[in-house]
Amino acid sequence: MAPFLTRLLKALCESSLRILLLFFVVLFRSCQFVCVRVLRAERRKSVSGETVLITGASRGIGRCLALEFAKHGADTIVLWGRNEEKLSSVKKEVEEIGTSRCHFYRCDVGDRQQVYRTIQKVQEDVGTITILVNNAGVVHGGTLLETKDDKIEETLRVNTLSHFWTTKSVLPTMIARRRGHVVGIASTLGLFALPGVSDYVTSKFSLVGFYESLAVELKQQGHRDVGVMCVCPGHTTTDMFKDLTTQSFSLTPQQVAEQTIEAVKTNQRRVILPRVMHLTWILKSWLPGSWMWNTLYVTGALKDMEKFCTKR
Ligand SMILES: NC(=O)C1=CN([C@@H]2O[C@H](COP(=O)(O)OP(=O)(O)OC[C@H]3O[C@@H](n4cnc5c(N)ncnc54)[C@H](OP(=O)(O)O)[C@@H]3O)[C@@H](O)[C@H]2O)C=CC1
Ligand SMILES: CC1=C(/C=C/C(C)=C/C=C/C(C)=C/C=O)C(C)(C)CCC1
Repeated sequence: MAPFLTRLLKALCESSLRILLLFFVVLFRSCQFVCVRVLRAERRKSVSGETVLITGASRGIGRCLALEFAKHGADTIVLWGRNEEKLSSVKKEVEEIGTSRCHFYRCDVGDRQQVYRTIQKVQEDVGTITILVNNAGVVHGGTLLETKDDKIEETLRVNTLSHFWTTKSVLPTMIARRRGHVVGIASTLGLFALPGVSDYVTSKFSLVGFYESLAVELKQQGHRDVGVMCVCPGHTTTDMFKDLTTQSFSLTPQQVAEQTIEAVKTNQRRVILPRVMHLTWILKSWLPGSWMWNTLYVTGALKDMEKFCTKR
């Protein structure tokens, strides 16, 4: 009995110590958040006069980003996508908002040569890109064994590799002109996994790594004038995850667009939306591994994903 009591007492002490530490970490992070907000508010950047290229701008988050950049006075907005009819309709919407010029180009971002060719054309027609928003993405849905090899490759080409090609194309000019911003739309599924979308999750975890690498690389080389930002939104009500019936904590594409532009203006590095999703860091790194699973189970997220996959 005595060894059992000693073990129990030890476990309780360890847990209390962890909870106390957690409390201080949360307190410290909150103070840091407030200070950074106040300091950054003084150094707000404007997007007026910028030339913005948005991939995947024919609908969803990309479309809202285009409209939002127009509202904030961007000089030129370049839309990329594959559906020209939809791109043309977004162009009209952008032009109705304000004074921004708008151009659209058909480009499959999963095709490296097409990306390089189209960027060149944009630079000839429009000029230098000063803000690049890598947003285009696809999801298929299915377990690893169910997902066809070419679908896995497509997901990685569109969701991840395209960011390498577009960024490599615009970065040299941004560095030379000491002005620019590269924004990547990743996902909260770049921070934790849900079942049934392993290729998508892999593509988004890779993006989180890509933007972190890019940021430290530019900092080390002294290119502090080029901003790098990775946005990790949770479930958003667009076509992409429309079969995912999760209602709680869902975002609208409008909210994602607004907060992305606010984050560009305040030069943030990583944006996790909604803010409650920061909890996943705690769930993953501070608490036993099963807590994340239990949260997803209790909130119904696992069941929702199962339904999402069966509808595909
Ligand atoms: N919806 C969600 O819950 C969340 C989405 N995200 C991410 O946000 C981004 C935008 O998603 P969302 O707006 O929801 O999705 P949508 O499905 O509504 O839009 C996807 C966009 O990507 C474009 N696209 C897809 N494949 C290609 C391709 N091969 N080449 C060029 N463009 C392509 C589509 O254009 P077209 O059809 O004209 O080619 C479309 O404009 C994605 O990266 C997604 O992973 C992140 C978190 C949550
Ligand atoms: C983890 C977690 C939740 C579920 C999140 C889900 C279901 C996210 C889906 C994200 C998607 C679909 C991203 C696409 O790119 C809850 C229930 C909010 C509670 C807090 C912790």
